[in-house]
Amino acid sequence: MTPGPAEIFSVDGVRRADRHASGHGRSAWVLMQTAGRSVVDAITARWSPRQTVIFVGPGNNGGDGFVIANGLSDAGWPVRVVRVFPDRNWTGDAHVAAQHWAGPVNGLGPDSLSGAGLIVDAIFGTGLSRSPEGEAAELIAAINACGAPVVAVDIPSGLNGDRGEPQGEAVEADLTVTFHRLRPAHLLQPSRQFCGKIVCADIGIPDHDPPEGDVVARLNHPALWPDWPETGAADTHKHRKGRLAVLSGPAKSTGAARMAAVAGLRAGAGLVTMLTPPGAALVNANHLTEVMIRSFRDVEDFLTGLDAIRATAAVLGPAAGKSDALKQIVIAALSRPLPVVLDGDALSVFCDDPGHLLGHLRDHDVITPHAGEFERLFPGLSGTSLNKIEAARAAADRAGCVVVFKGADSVIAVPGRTPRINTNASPALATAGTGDTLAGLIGGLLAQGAPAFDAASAAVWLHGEAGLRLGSGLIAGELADVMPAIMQDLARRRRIAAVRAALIGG
Ligand SMILES: NC(=O)C1=CN([C@@H]2O[C@H](COP(=O)(O)OP(=O)(O)OC[C@H]3O[C@@H](n4cnc5c(N)ncnc54)[C@H](OP(=O)(O)O)[C@@H]3O)[C@@H](O)[C@H]2O)[C@@H](O)CC1
Ligand SMILES: [K+]
Repeated sequence: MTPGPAEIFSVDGVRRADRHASGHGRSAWVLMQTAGRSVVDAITARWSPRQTVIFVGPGNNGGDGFVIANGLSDAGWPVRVVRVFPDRNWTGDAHVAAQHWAGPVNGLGPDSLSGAGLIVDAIFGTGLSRSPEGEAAELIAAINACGAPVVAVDIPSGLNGDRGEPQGEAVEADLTVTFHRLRPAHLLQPSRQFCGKIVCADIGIPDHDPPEGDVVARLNHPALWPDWPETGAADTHKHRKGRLAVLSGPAKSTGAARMAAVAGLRAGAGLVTMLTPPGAALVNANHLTEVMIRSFRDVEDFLTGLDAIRATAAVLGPAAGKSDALKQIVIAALSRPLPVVLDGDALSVFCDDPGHLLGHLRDHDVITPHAGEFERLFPGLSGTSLNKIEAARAAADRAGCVVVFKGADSVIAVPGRTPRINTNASPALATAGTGDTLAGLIGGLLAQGAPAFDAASAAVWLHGEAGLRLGSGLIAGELADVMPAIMQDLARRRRIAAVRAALIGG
């Protein structure tokens, strides 16, 4: 994905921005011409001239298609325009665009795709109002089967811009050129997969303060949490860098908590202590060097341990074992003032009575459910929400804390703030134990005093970067070890940006 503006707009939000532009002297027709030209530029920058088939639909997406046809034709490309709905007349700017096209407009037929070296999908844009049916659905299936590269205008036909799932048959594009701002469908899975590479083109809509609700999310990026991970003042020492407690599972399932503990250290926590059932102390001691170990017998003893090590954050859940004792430990930890990260078993153990857990969470706590855990904690919320962003936002409101709704498109939400959507996850992260590392990274940042929303956002991004660096074949235990390189690169980039800003400012 090319870096684009960091705000993600709703479909209606982009429409309103469009109207705002009209009020500032950039008519919808000018926007359509600029949009079409930006698609032509994206195509000619990537492909050599070849037979291009442009499928135009009944609305303004089709209008863009005509502008593209003119632009490619002017550049000497052989172009064939195919009209998808012969009985629907274009209106408004799409009509104007169609009038500007002097070449033939072909009807849809069995030969529409023959000889295609490139396909431009200008069938439906953000005006899709129902699933494509009949000839339109058959055409989309044929485009996907034909093998030529496909460029989608604004959004692949069949995707609803606000949703994460296709609405019936959808075009599988190699490149999507969208305008002004990304929409949820460009980022949320599985819609994201239909977009291919995404270019977000500036079509000259003037900057403005969008009305409440038009910005539905922000791309999770280091600029959103400029102070984290902290580099630390020269005179800092380990007690100033926070003390993280991590709960170990029983003797035969200790690895997950160890990965979380090591990740906490790598995230910069000054001291990390594993609070472990006595039966697991030895196995933990055998494997840990920098992480300290303290045994506890029962809930009271666990709290004594938290107090004794003066913990500034805690991570509970990785392979902790679903038991009544775990429930009690979680609720007890939430009675202490420190921020708590709840992951894995610490969430699943409350699946019979999620309300009990939700009633104890505070705004500095972080929960990290994947889709299955999310459904158990917030039954039906995913299915009834417009998309994953809205589901995460509603869950955060209900829980009163930070929610990291994990996945290839993790969403980080907190009450009262615009959610953040993460885009640097690698498929290589889909392996056992990566979530434990993420919980530890969040805990390590929280322990140092990072605000919970930023701690969660920074940890998800760092985790994604680690996945990208290690690539396929990675195992979870390696993620924490690449943190120093990632953090140093990030610090270097920030220093360069600061110098640049100072030079430009001065
Ligand atoms: N906003 C901006 O900044 C800019 C926007 N621009 C462009 O405008 C596009 C949005 O245009 P748009 O609103 O005209 O919608 P679009 O998707 O072309 O078509 C709607 C038509 O399709 C029809 N239809 C829908 N579903 C159907 C189905 N399943 N099967 C059959 N028909 C179906 C629907 O019919 P109806 O639902 O009314 O029956 C209506 O006739 C946007 O994506 C971008 O490309 C740029 O030009 C410049 C700047
Ligand atoms: K399209």
